[in-house]
Amino acid sequence: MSADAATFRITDVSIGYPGRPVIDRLSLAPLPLASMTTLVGPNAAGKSTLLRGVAGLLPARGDVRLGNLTLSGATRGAWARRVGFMPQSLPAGARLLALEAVVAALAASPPEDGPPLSQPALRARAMATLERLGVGGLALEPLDALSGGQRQLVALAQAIVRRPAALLLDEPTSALDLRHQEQVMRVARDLAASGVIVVVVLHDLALAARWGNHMVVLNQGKLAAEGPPDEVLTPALLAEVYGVDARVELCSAGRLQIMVDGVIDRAASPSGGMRRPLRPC
Ligand SMILES: Nc1ncnc2c1ncn2[C@@H]1O[C@H](COP(=O)(O)OP(=O)(O)OP(=O)(O)O)[C@@H](O)[C@H]1O
Repeated sequence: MSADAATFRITDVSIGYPGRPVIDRLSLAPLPLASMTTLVGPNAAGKSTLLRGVAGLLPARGDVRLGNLTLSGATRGAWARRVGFMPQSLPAGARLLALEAVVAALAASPPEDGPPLSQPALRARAMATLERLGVGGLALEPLDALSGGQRQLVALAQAIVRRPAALLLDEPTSALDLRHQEQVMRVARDLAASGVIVVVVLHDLALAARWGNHMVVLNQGKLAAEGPPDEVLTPALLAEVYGVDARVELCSAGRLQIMVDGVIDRAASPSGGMRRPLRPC
């Protein structure tokens, strides 16, 4: 497949709920093969709504396409095979064992060509995926008995076990300790390096700047900025979008550090806070 054939495109897309439009005619720059995009923005900006719409879980108007496949033209199964989605949380009350949950996700999306995988093959691939995420030891634990972070890792295993061409991760690190955050972001980056188009919702902007090579900032359902993280994350943007007075500094190993000095009183400062250039820490 050529790079162009695998590009993920979101053009003029609107998504919402009955009587509540959220994403309003959003168009993004094409997301290329082997890229890692971080999707950031304040609470209620519409990040999860965008991901769920693009994953085919909410009705979406406009054009969403992965290579030659379009969201509106593909069957639910064909789209789910190509576009993996990890929700913010697994539904509560699931009685399955962790391994069964990953097997079920894989079995629900059989290969397009060739026979369905045998039970042993399904279990072997599911087990290998759990092990890749460092949670092979949880395979025979009921989902109900897992911690929030452990459940998040199983949800990630469900999303990646199908080997999708594009992978949408909704706050995959929100319940994870530092070591597991690092592990998950490394897996996401390795998948991107192997050709997958990865989109990750994150609240931690320093983490987003560190791991993503492209950043999309949503605010109130609209695009506020997109581009390389060190160009996107400016004090002016943080003031406008997050309403905070913040410094953005370039630290060792080229990492961005964001220090919030206060909340902007928007009534007193309608143009939005201080304007400081990027500087070394
Ligand atoms: N099921 C729903 N029905 C109606 N409105 C919803 C529903 N889910 C979300 N919304 C609304 O859509 C808007 C965007 O929510 P969304 O969850 O997409 O934001 P988000 O950027 O992911 O936020 P957060 O960072 O807090 O997770 C919010 O105003 C929210 O109240």
